[in-house]
Amino acid sequence: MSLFVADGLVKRFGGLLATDHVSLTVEAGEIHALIGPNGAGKSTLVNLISGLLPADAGRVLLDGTDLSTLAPHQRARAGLGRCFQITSVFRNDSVRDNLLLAVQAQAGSSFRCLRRRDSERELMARALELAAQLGLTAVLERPAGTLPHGVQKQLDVALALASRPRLLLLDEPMAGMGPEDSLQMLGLIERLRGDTAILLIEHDMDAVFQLADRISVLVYGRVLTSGDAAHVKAHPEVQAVYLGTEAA
Ligand SMILES: Nc1ncnc2c1ncn2[C@@H]1O[C@H](COP(=O)(O)OP(=O)(O)OP(=O)(O)O)[C@@H](O)[C@H]1O
Repeated sequence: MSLFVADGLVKRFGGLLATDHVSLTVEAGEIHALIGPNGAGKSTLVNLISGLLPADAGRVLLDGTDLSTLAPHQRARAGLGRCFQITSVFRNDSVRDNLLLAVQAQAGSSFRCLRRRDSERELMARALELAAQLGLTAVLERPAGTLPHGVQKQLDVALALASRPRLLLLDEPMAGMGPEDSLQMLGLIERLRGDTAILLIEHDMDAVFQLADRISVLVYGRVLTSGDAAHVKAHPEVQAVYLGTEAA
């Protein structure tokens, strides 16, 4: 059984069929990239998966559980983590406090049985672990809003990982980044491989081809094809409708 299943998702905006019976799976530990030209329906699909938009038809399953009727925060609790194109950090708070808050929010009742000091120590340890994982240890005391854009995106990913998601939705993690920050983010995502399954939307094709175990190509709201990088690169329609224009 696949970790994640999108099954026949449909979304209409008036007369426009933005998501046209999209089905895809993400396996445990897999990085599955979603690519497609502007307006193909990538953001709409991610919004249907995370529950920000109601689907007109279709289902979303995680570990066999149907999440389709759940609100976004309930889906997050069930294991769907999400990073946004616009960073969701608290700008005036330090990186440490941002991480602590996210870890605390996630921990909820699970620490209730511990003594207060023990639970605080546990939460801090988890926050520091996330900081190390995402390369943020050196900037722990900095107010998040003063960090360069690329580092804020790293923090954004760390905040999404605080809930230990089963599937992480990464919506253009490299958007607006220069080559150096992109490379850094690429390395960070590479290091998450295996720990967390990832559904990655990204325009940077080099990054996609390097990171993705599997790639699905969306065109006019439909999955044109799905496969590994070699399969997608060799697909004549992909070359015509997407890579040809994107690479130009
Ligand atoms: N709220 C909305 N109301 C009406 N039409 C919408 C809405 N959101 C998206 N659309 C339309 O649905 C189609 C898919 O848009 P979407 O943003 O999902 O594409 P995308 O692949 O994410 O594009 P991009 O790469 O430019 O972000 C587009 O034609 C878009 O204009």
